[in-house]
Amino acid sequence: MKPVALVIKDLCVSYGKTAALLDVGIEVQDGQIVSIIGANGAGKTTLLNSITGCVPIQRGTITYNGEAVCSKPHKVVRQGIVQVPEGRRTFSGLTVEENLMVGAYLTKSRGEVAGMIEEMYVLFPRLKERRKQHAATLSGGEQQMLAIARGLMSKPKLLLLDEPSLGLAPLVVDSVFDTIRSISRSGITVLLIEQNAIKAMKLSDYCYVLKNGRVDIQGTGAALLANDQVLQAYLGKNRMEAEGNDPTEN
Ligand SMILES: Nc1ncnc2c1ncn2[C@@H]1O[C@H](COP(=O)(O)OP(=O)(O)OP(=O)(O)O)[C@@H](O)[C@H]1O
Repeated sequence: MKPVALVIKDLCVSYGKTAALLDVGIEVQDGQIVSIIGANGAGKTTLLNSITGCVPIQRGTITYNGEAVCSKPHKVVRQGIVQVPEGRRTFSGLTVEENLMVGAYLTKSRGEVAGMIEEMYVLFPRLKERRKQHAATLSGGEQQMLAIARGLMSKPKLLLLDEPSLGLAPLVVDSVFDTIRSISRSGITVLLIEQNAIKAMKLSDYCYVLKNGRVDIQGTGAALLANDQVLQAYLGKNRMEAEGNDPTEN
């Protein structure tokens, strides 16, 4: 078993009187893809934001490779943790290449930055084709790719992805998931928030289902996919439908 890299214990986060996370415990092993799934308002984004210091935590601990995670977002990046927020955020007035350069702000050497950009173009060939275009002129899927690529330019060891497939067409969603698989194979650990629970279960080594701010159920992606009760309770689907063999579609 690989070492546990990220350990979250007894995490509680509130917004005023609204409790968003209650005694949440999460572990992510080095090299894994771990997904956080759950209904709207379950606390998924709050969880990612609390790891990167974007929301203050009331109680609990977050450690990465045995060290407390800094509560300041810019310091968290230096610990090797990078968050790609929801919403395909890019600098719309900058070109694709300029967006990538901004992501490389931790790297001083021009030659190294150029080499990293070339690596991104191998992973995201469509970005190479559009490298001189302003981000505003990209499609939704291309903007999502650019947001992820910009995050990778900070050389993360742990990449936090918040709903990378949100609002994308099904074929584009598949290519985003393929990209996440490639990122994982390159040795980067991935913590993913995803509304598309079935795809997340198929992709992930391990999944946590949040419900009303608590971890309600957890298990390997394969175990959750094989559990009809889980599929019915959380997705309103049986196993056949979840596997894409929905008899009602014929
Ligand atoms: N800035 C905020 N101020 C007040 N309440 C908030 C704030 N952000 C989130 N909440 C509340 O905290 C709870 C958890 O929200 P969060 O955004 O983490 O859920 P989520 O699972 O990511 O939802 P979604 O899938 O809809 O993005 C919800 O009840 C939400 O209304």
